[in-house]
Amino acid sequence: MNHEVVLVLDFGGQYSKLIARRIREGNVYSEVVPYDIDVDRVKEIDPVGIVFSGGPNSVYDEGAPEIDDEIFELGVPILGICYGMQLMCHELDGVVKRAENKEYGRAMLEIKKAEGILAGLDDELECWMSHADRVEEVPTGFEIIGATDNSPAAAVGNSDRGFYGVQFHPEVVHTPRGEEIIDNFLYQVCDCSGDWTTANFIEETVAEIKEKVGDKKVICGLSGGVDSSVAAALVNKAIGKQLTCIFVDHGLLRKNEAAEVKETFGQEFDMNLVAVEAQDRFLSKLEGVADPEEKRKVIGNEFIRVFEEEALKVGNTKYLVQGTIYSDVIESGGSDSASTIKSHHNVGGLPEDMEFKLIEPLRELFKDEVREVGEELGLPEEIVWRQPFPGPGLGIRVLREITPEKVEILKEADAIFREEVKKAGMSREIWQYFAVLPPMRSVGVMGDERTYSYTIGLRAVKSKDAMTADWARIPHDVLEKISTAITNEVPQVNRVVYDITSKPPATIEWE
Ligand SMILES: Nc1ncnc2c1ncn2[C@@H]1O[C@H](COP(=O)(O)OP(=O)(O)OP(=O)(O)O)[C@@H](O)[C@H]1O
Ligand SMILES: O=c1[nH]c(=O)c2[nH+]cn([C@@H]3O[C@H](COP(=O)(O)O)[C@@H](O)[C@H]3O)c2[nH]1
Ligand SMILES: NC(=O)CC[C@H](N)C(=O)O
Ligand SMILES: [Mg+2]
Repeated sequence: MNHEVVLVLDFGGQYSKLIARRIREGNVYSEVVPYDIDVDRVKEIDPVGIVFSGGPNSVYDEGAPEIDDEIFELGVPILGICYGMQLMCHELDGVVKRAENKEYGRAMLEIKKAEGILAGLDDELECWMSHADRVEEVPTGFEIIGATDNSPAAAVGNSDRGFYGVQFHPEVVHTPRGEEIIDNFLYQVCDCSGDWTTANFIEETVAEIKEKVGDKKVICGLSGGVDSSVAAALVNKAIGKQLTCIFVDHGLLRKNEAAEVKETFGQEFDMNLVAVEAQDRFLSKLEGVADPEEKRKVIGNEFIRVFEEEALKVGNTKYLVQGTIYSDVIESGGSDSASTIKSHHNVGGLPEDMEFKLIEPLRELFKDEVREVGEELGLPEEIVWRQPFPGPGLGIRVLREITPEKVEILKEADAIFREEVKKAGMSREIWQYFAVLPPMRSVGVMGDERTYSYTIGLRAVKSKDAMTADWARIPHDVLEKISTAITNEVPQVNRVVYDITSKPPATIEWE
């Protein structure tokens, strides 16, 4: 890559990827690397700027992450955020101490000097804090440019060297003007020209894929969802007919979905598409399996076995393209410091003996960035704005053990729910909505008779990137219509409930 790069050195912060993402939004390429990256490697990458992320440690803890002093001698501007700021000040002869008052959540920043990263900002600014330590004395050559009640040095800078630090988090949405601070770092301090756009991403990824693959053939797991469609379109742009897409009908798809995918990709797009009928093998492997993590692993495993068989038929291939995106990776415990929330079938659920080499061009991107790439590639709106559907499909929405009867009940109820949301004109504003079938029955009365039947759970959320989500406020009269339609049309259901939890504390899917 021969354009500007800003490196984010990760000290284990919750938001390290978000920092990189905000920088990319400012049209400069950014990537996250471990804080102990070799300085020679940094020199090779030749970044135009470096950001130190936040992190859980205190700089004076024994064994707290440190930084190679040479980083400060590269002549490259540095922005330290929270722990990153404390570390910079600590290593450059400043003083950091545990504060009497911790600061979590919103704070008001009083701007003392609107220069550098604070150029052009008002004299008071809402910002978001999450810290217990604070800078008590700034290093030689630094001055305080912003303060809050609990942090007299909440923003500091040394304009000669291009070193800045903020105690708050400009990368989160709760710091409303954080993007301007990051842009200031890029354009006022690092003097960037801003040469990173989605168009560039496409061009580079296409070139990389071409080089990697050469004249080999490649297969791609295509679900018809946003991510794999965008991944397939990228690879298709790079190597055309060397690509064969494999669509697996595992019997856990939504009503009519298989037919729709075959039509869109087999006919409208001129791609090699193989549709594999694998309903029986998936269902028989899942018989008697109730634990959600185990179900995910069984499904992930079976996907790969199907891909392997298809790869043999295609011949001369060792690459598998998947539409894995960043939220799949992080939830599957994909970075050293992150814990496993659930094993996404395409990441943590993969078999250990898999021989494919993976091509995952979207692995660093968030959902809304993927959609942007999709639009830029000219994919149709119905695909780009399709709601996400998890690879294990209804397999993780029939809670606990899966039976063909339960899958059918859920398919019908889910189709009714989706239909009604569409009729109410809410399908675009709700990010994802679906039905789940809990492993329980309850008593009802229908036509003067006692029933003992299933409950359907409705889930609808608003989100941007699947990392956090809020439950959607569907109007009561719409919910009423949905409930009536489901209990009237699906005889095995006598009760409908609506999920009113956000993520966190819940996740979007129930398993
Ligand atoms: N039915 C399927 N057939 C083939 N591959 C699949 C299938 N379902 C999922 N995959 C593979 O697993 C990956 C992850 O699935 P996931 O559902 O997260 O992504 P997606 O379907 O591409 O997009 P979306 O999240 O919008 O549904 C896909 O990108 C694809 O490579
Ligand atoms: O490809 C996938 N394989 C999986 O195993 C998987 N599990 C959840 N999801 C989808 O990811 C987003 C976040 O879901 P959760 O809040 O339930 O973790 C939501 O959009 C989910 O639908 C999956 N996608
Ligand atoms: N969010 C952070 O980076 C926290 C840094 C440090 N542990 C503190 O509490 O001040
Ligand atoms: Mg999907």
